[in-house]
Amino acid sequence: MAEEGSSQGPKEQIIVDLEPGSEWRFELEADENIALRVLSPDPVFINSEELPPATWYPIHRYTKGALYAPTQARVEVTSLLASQYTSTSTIHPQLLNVHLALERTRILAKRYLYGTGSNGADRVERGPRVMIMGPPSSGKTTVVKNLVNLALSSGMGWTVGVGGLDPSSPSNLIPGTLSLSTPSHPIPTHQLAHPFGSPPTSTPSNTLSADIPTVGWWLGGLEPTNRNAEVWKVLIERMGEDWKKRCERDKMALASGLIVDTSSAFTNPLLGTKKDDPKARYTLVSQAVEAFDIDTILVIGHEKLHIDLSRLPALQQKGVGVIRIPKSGGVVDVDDTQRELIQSFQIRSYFYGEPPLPRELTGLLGKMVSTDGSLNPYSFQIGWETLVVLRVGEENSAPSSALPLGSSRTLSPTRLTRVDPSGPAHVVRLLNTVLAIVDIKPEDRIKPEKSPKVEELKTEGVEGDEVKEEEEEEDMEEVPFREEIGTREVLGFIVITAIDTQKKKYTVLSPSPGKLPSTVAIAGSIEWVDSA
Ligand SMILES: Nc1ncnc2c1ncn2[C@@H]1O[C@H](COP(=O)(O)OP(=O)(O)OP(=O)(O)O)[C@@H](O)[C@H]1O
Repeated sequence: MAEEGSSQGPKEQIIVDLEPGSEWRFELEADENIALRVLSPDPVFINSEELPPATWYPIHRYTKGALYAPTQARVEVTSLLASQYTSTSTIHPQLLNVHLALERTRILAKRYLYGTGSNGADRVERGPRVMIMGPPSSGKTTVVKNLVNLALSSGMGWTVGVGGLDPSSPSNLIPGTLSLSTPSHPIPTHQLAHPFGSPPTSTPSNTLSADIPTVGWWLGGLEPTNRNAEVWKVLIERMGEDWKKRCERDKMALASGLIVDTSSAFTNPLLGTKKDDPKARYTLVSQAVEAFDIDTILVIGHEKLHIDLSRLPALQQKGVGVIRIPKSGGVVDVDDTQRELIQSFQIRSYFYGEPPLPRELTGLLGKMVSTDGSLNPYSFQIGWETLVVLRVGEENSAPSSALPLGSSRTLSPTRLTRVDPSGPAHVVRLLNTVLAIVDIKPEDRIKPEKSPKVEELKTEGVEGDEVKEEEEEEDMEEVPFREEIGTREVLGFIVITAIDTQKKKYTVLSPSPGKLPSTVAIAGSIEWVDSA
């Protein structure tokens, strides 16, 4: 039980006492910024990162989370919170059990890979590959973060891979992105923008969390849907390929393993099911398992999902273990407004860096944890002709209902469409749009073909003129690049903050000054207006 708010002296010291094995849970409101300081000798953890002893640890507004004390602990808090309580119900022991099992696999894999252990029949050739699944607000991201931090705190030098397959809830880039990162030190919990740490592109290079190498792929939407299922599939395959290559050249990454956070859409059995295989269930799950060679799925709470997945032939054939862990009683239901807020924060942090230390915390006496600094984003104008904006996938092509009666077309599901800003509708759609910059190599350019503009157009009993009319659709414009560029790893992000239709120029915001690494950008449905 915690003794809260006991005032001692004129400074009004607020103390939280934690019983062994209990959690202190907090939800910070819009005007609440706090700092915590451990006063007792034993360690206290936040998402399995040990709080440095006798040092202020700032936590920014809106953050929700919990401190965990394995033994009796005393923590000082700078202010009393509207929403906070202690609980002795915690899933930490279960997480620790999972961690120990993963750690064993890592150690055996390391022995095998470095030739220091037995090569018997039961040899372990690589580290664990775990995927976390659960419904919305079940604590998936929190479980991933805890398991990663437990591994990185073990002193074994692991560089665990973190797969972000949840483009809606923050991975560590911009919403709409899938990511792979390899942190090598425990990830802090100071604010809600980057639960998996800050990627190097968005923090100055001298800061603590700047060395989390991260690669991203752009879905351009917040979740997998039936409409973007094909693009999703290609992205997952590319990510899997990237991880495989990384493991081939880095034995430590192979031994450390991979922990994957997933979108709650993964729990929908029918999503991604194709017409040619209508009986397939949990297609998104099997795709990810295949791409990353997942060996264990952790299901949070959800009994039916656990049973469904345990019986799924695709997983049984691969010998994937499906384990259920309880949902923490502390997980907060995040509503749509909160989600939008988190997403907006995350985009802001990409351009402006981490928020500065709140004013009320700057005058605290004593040592303060050093946090990441801010960035100076750069705004500039670029001509419509210079910045080529593309869209990827079927959902951007003209609807089939717009085709002449009786006709059908077969388009590649990952086809590229150039956005023509001169059309008024396009200008409106582009304003405030986040764009992913992609690298273009000389071999990616293709010579424009005169005709046909549509890759393949099957018509039955339709007059040529009608077909021609359809070909003149604005969206059908030929793109002079190989389709593959639309699903490749991204170089960074910019946002269109203004459009000058007279001068035919975009005003864009970039995280750093200097020339854009490429002038080919992919648009999605992610928009951002700086409201801070
Ligand atoms: N034990 C806890 N005590 C207090 N807050 C918690 C606890 N566990 C998780 N939370 C908070 O609950 C919220 C939801 O958790 P989390 O983001 O991990 O869930 P999720 O399943 O990944 O959500 P999403 O639906 O976005 O995929 C987060 O703000 C997280 O910090």
